[in-house]
Amino acid sequence: MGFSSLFPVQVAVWQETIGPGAFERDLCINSPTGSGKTLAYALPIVQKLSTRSVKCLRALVVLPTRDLAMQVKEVFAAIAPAVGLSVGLAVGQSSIADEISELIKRPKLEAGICYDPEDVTCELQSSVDILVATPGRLMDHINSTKGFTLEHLCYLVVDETDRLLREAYQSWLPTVLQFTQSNEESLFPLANSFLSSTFGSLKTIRRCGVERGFKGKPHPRLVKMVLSATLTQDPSKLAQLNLHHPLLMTTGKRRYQLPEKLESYKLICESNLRPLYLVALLQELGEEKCIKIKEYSGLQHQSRRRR
Ligand SMILES: Nc1ncnc2c1ncn2[C@@H]1O[C@H](COP(=O)(O)OP(=O)(O)OP(=O)(O)O)[C@@H](O)[C@H]1O
Repeated sequence: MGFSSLFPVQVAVWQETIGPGAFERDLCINSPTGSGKTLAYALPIVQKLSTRSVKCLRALVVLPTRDLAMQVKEVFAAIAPAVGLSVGLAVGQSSIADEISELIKRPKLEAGICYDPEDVTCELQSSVDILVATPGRLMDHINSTKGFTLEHLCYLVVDETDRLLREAYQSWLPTVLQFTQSNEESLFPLANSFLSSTFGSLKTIRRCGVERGFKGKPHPRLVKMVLSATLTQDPSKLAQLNLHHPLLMTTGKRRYQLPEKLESYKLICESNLRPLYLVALLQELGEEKCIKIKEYSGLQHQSRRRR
């Protein structure tokens, strides 16, 4: 990527996630816009998954908009292939059929035999190790894509957490949490029906043979990283994420401090003239690689980026 050093949030998250005591707690990262949060979580995830031996969906990054998801995918795509990891995108940019063919590997069949999508005996595998998604398309895949499973997920990143928690987006969060919780039934249906008939509700079987290992511990858990430039500290909202001993990491002296190299423009205008002012501003900026526009309305805010 051509970066010569890491930004402070990237150093802080790396230290927390790599080495002794790594990922023992879920992380809540509150760091200003443009401070480099994407690479802060992408680096440790890619590092951790680099030793994986079987391809399956192990990291899921959820963002509220297609543009943001595409930018995050680019960051992963810049670093993941070097260690043999594949990154997928589920944002509704292409048709669901095209997306499915990108995300799910079709079985290799002998010449002359056709793949039957209705064949339940046919084992489907993920083509990607890391998926960057918006909630709507994620839900489409969870609900209807054959072979799409979250059962091997090790890392869940909720980027722009405030926005994602503010809007329900088809209840994506409870659904993801439900599908990533230890669900022995789906893995060992016969063993469990035998056990429940023998021992009633006693359930002590843990996952085995599934590569969701977490530091070699027998009871792997899903690690969560939640990020925002304005991370809510409202316990009732954060509770939805079901965080495990969350560690709050904040960078920047002030909550809304801008990074040194980021220039900030403020334009006050009539709301109906906003598009015109925006066009004028963009023209003035000419070749600038990226701008961010923040619209404030009461306590809510939105962040947009444009390349
Ligand atoms: N270590 C680094 N060295 C130089 N530039 C970097 C570094 N890390 C990230 N960047 C660049 O800084 C910019 C901001 O990074 P990024 O988009 O990850 O910030 P962010 O904190 O996620 O912002 P937002 O809150 O808007 O999502 C990007 O253009 C990225 O390429």
